[in-house]
Formats: sequence, C-alpha cells, structure tokens
Amino acid sequence: MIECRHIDFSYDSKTILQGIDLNIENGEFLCILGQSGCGKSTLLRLLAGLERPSAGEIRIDGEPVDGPDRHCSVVFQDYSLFPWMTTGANLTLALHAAYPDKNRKEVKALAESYLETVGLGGSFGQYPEALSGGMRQRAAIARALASPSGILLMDEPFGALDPVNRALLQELVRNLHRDAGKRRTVIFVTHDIDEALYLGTRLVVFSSSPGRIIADEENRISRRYDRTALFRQPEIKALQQKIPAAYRSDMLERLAKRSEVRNGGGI
Ligand SMILES: Nc1ncnc2c1ncn2[C@@H]1O[C@H](COP(=O)(O)OP(=O)(O)OP(=O)(O)O)[C@@H](O)[C@H]1O
Repeated sequence: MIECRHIDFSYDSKTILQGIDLNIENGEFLCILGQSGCGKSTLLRLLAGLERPSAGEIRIDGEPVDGPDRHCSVVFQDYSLFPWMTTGANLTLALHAAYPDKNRKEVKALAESYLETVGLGGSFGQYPEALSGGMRQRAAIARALASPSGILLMDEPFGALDPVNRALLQELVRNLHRDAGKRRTVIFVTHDIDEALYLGTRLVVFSSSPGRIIADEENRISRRYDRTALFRQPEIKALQQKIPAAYRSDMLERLAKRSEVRNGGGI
C-alpha cells in the first residue's frame, strides 16, 4: 500500500504540489490526469524516491520512501531503455539484479519470456534504435515487468504512439495488470480521459498551480467489459462528463483569482 500524507513539493520558491493526501491500495490502477505542469510527473518522481517532499511523508508498505525505491519501476514516454545495450541486455540487467541466484542461461530464458509476453519475441539481440517507437515501448514495459517491484509508475507511456499501437499497448498493460491481481499496482499519468477510463480502476485529477487533488473517482466497472461495451455504460458516460467538469471548474477558479489580483492591482 502507498500512503502519501500531506505532501508539499517546491522547486526553489515555486510550490508545485500542495497538500497531497493519497492512499493507493495494492492492485489498484490509478490514473492521474491534470493540465500540463500541474505536477503529475513530480508526484511519480516522489513516489520513485527520485525527489523528496518539502513537507509530508510517503510510505510504501509502511516504510518511508527516502531514496530510489526498490518497490517501484518506471516507464516514461521516451522509452526508458539504455540505448547502448541490446533489448535483451536491457532486460537481463534488470533480471540479474532481481534474481542474483539465477545463472546467465536462466536469466536469458526469463528475459526472452518477458519479451514474448509483450509481443517482442525474437528482438533479444536488437538495439533500441532498430525498433519502432511502439516496439521500444513494449521493450520498456517488459523491462519494468522484469523488475521484482510491485509498483509500476508510467508517465504518459503511450503519448508518442500512433492510435493503433496505443490501443494495442493499452490492451497489453490492462491485461497484464488484470492477470497480476493484487501483486501489481500501476500509477499511470495521462492527458487522455478515455485512456484513463479504459485503464484505470481509479482516476485522480490534479489542479494546477499548485497541484492539488480536485477529483478522485473510482471506476468500478473498468475490468468488466471490453472497450466497446465499456464506453456504452452509463457509469462511464457519467465520468466522461464529471472529469472534464473538474478541469473546467479549476480553470474558472484560476481565471477568477487572476482577475481578482488584476482588479486588486488596479489594472
Ligand atoms: N528540475 C526542475 N526545476 C524547476 N522546476 C521544475 C523542474 N522540473 C519540473 N519543474 C516544474 O514543475 C512543474 C511541474 O512539472 P511536472 O513535470 O511534474 O508537470 P506535469 O503535470 O507532469 O506536466 P506535463 O503534463 O506537461 O508532463 C512545472 O511547472 C515545471 O516547470
């Protein structure tokens, strides 16, 4: 379980996140939405232990996060692979760390099976630059899955993909999450509300300047239907209204504040 208690975060004097209280249960697929610059990636960096909160505390399974965290693996939009290593070597590196008792042959077989899982069988000896964007992102997902961490942090992982590859990878990640049950928690940043509704069992919306949680919605039916049927459900249609409404009210609030400041300043 991940607990964020009253998290504040600033860069220099600029407050990026303010008062984030968020508990995430094992097995959740939490999608984070919000305008550009509202601090979504910053929260992922805090969860991964790559930054530390200015105030508040993050705990994973009861332990405070105070450095790069072994519970988390990360997939970014720009394909988180080492470009100087083959796809296979990218995976075996993660696997050697995860399974120090396995020999080279066993680790290689395991890496090949992860590549197979994401539809990349046969790409073990290829370098990332020889793969298409969609293939690189599959390999990055395979590497994240190969690490023993139960928490997968995904930062707009499909943002650079064409619609067909995007849909295929959504399917892949959704199935992998469903099959892992409570063993895999996913925290997924996206700008795409429909992607969040298809993948997420819970959707959180951040306000901007500073980032605060302005909506927190459960999506109880996300795993019950295929894509076409899901988007016909009244619950999903309601969320398709509710989520943009949260964005709109945040924007109106900020515009109102700005005009208050202007009027106060006599402009
Ligand atoms: N290293 C840094 N130094 C100073 N400010 C930073 C740094 N990294 C990010 N910021 C600022 O922090 C704020 C939040 O950035 P972050 O990347 O978390 O936003 P985001 O919601 O993920 O945005 P996007 O949707 O565009 O990816 C932005 O205003 C950004 O300019």
